[in-house]
Amino acid sequence: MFPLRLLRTARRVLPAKSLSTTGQLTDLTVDNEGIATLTLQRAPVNSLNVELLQELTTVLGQVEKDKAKGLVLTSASPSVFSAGLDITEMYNPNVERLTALWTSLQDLWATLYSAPYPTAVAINGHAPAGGCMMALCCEYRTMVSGRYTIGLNETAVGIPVPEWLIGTMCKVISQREAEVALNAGLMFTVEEALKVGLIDETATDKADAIEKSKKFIKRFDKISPIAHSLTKQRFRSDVLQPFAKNREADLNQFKYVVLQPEVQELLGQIIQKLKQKKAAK
Ligand SMILES: CC/C=C\C/C=C\C/C=C/C/C=C/C(=O)SCCNC(=O)CCNC(=O)[C@H](O)C(C)(C)COP(=O)(O)OP(=O)(O)OC[C@H]1O[C@@H](n2cnc3c(N)ncnc32)[C@H](O)[C@@H]1OP(=O)(O)O
Repeated sequence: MFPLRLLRTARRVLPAKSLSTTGQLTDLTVDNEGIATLTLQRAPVNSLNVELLQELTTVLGQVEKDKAKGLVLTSASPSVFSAGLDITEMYNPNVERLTALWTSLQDLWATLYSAPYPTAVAINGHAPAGGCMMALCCEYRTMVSGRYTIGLNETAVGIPVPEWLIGTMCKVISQREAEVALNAGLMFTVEEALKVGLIDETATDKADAIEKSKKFIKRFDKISPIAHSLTKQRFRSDVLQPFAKNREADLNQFKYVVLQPEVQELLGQIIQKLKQKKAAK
């Protein structure tokens, strides 16, 4: 049996105003064609803390409930799509909060990766780690050209990449390219990302990236929502199903790794480096 949420029977085209909401950390608008645009707006770099992760998952639920035609994800920052997990949440953490951080990240990944509606991302800046994760969950990736980077650099910040995230990456680029990049925490330039297929196309600016993302969503105008959502599910179920069984173990591993003294030391050094970089600007 398929989960009920995948049986998406119809798309509704509602006037823009009826679906739009502004949370504290995100903004959701819906255009006249029923395409939702969800903008991350946690200044300065959309780092993913518990509150942003939870708000994103809630808004995605709203997009599904309101039967939007599709979703475009983007950011309000001029140069960063998302800096990934908020590093300060992992440094000297309160264990309850660390648990909430990982559980909320798991929820966001599962909700976005299994979204029954078409999804596209307009990556308008840097997208390391959790930023890249959100982009990988979408069905189509457009990235603004410039001196930006994208990739899963978790090992560079001392944390192993979980299996479900490796699986998500391997659905997009070859296993060989993924293994080389993830083992060493390598980041891709926009040109490199295009070459390996990590992004589908480049854009001149954010508006162009959003337009290209919407063009992708419109490809589904004549496709049955059930046919789309079940086919998407079948492509992704080999990553989603083991994840659902192993959530608890995944959480325990994350907490174990992050609380290791050497990982704490590395996270402290990264925070220091980011501060020094800011001071040198
Ligand atoms: C089985 C499971 C076991 C273990 C699994 C564990 C984890 C696996 C995980 C996957 C999920 C995701 C993990 C992560 O996301 S880890 C986070 C990794 N992120 C980074 O390494 C990015 C670090 N930031 C940067 O490289 C740059 O900031 C960036 C290129 C994004 C932007 O550069 P820019 O020059 O525009 O800005 P900055 O001056 O550097 O920063 C401005 C401001 O923002 C603060 N900042 C930046 N990044 C973060 C962050 N990730 N968290 C918190 N804060 C961040 C920075 O300190 C500056 O702050 P301030 O000085 O106060 O203005």
